[in-house]
Amino acid sequence: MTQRTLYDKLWDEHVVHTEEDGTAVLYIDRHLVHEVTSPQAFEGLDLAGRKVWRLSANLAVSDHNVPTTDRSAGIADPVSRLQVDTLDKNCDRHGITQFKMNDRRQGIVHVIGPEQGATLPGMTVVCGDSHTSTHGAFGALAHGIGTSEVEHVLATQTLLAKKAKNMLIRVEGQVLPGVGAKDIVLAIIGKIGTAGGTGYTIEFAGSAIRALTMEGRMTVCNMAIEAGARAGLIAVDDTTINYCKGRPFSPSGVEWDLAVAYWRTLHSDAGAHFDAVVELDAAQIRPQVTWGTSPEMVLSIEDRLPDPDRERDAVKRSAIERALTYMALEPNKAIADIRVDKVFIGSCTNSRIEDMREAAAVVKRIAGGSGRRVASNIRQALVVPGSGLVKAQAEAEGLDKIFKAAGFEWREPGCSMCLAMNADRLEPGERCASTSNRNFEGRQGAGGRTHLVSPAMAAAAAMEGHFVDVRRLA
Ligand SMILES: CC(C)[C@H](C(=O)O)[C@@H](O)C(=O)O
Ligand code: SF4
Repeated sequence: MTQRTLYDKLWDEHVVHTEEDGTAVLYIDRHLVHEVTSPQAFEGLDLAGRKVWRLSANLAVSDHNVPTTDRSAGIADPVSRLQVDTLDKNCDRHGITQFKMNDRRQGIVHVIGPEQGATLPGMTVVCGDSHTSTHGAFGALAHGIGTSEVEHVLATQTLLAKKAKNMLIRVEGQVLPGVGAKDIVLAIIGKIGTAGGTGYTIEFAGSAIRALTMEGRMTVCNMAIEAGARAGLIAVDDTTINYCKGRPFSPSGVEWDLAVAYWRTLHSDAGAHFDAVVELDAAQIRPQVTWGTSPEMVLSIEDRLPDPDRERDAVKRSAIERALTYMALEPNKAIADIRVDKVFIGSCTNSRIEDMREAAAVVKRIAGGSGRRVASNIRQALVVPGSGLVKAQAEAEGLDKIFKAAGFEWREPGCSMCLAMNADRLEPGERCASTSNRNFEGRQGAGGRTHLVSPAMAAAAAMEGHFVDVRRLA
């Protein structure tokens, strides 16, 4: 038998039928549903008089439109309220398992799937959301789908798909203290660009990836889509298996043993063919900060902003000029001199318990029991746990107290300030250090300016009022 990549194996395992042009029918094991991309899908189902094909494959939650402040009075904004109510009604009507807004298991769809064991190795996982790539951290084939595909999956439990090419991104060595998964993935995007992974499924491998926790691996795979790939993957190992054990949707008993035996085969065979290979040296990766309006516009904390006058390529030069203008930044300015107005620690990239711990540790380190609070130029610093369970865990560890004592707001779970679809947003002209994954113009609110960073870097920026090198704190 020929050697196969992890992607090849997952693909082969789920293909039901392949047409001559390569279009395949893929069986879908898990369908995650949120309020933004499901209403028309349910409507389509109703119009066709169809039912949900396999109820137990679906898990739904509202996350984009939920308020992150007190929810007892419901949702004030009528558009957001309608979206959330519509999902509730659709799930109730069809009998789909859903964590409603006030359920303590509610949270961002990409946080709750893995947390519940609804995402497991070897699965195909889809959701009407581009950051479904997150779930590839489990050795699952996971990617976003459009609303018409959501309807197709609800109705048939299958998806029409074409196989992508295989890319291997190998990160070898050890990262420096203070450098984490977010820095790794931003450095990858800085290297290959936002179109670098287009047409590929990326497998992240190498000792630096293996050394990551599941939380860190999810951060990396979450941003595969920002590198242009619909799906990112990481091979299954003990870290994966230990994480899955004992979760509500995970198998148990004999089924667990059988599952683990299969999961252990979920890695690329030695000598398997990759269409492209990229290598990074982990030890060279420094804390990353995006400076522009695309995740590939990224530099390290030690760097200075680009100077368009020194760029010979006219297209690149105008892109730099435009980004600097939008971001209101001068060429050659030191990244460490950029002052921010707001800080957002959250999103499906960085709102898991490890992220909360990482940020709290930095706050604690800088405050050092002195009662020091966020810098005076910080208008708002939000910490938004990814799920009610993350929130409860963080509170059990006293992390909320560290944040609150330093002047951070400790919120209810949701997408929050990652995108301007709820009450949390940037005002025009405001600059934010954000642990999210997208920084295009207006992403966090019209006229808002986003710098993507790790939780440690965001926490440090809140305390100091500008970007600082967290390696000094590690
Ligand atoms: C609303 C949703 C369709 C969207 C996505 O697909 O990613 C959102 O989650 C985002 O991050 O921009
Ligand atoms: S947290 Fe942000 S990136 Fe993630 S699903 Fe929500 S809006 Fe999309």
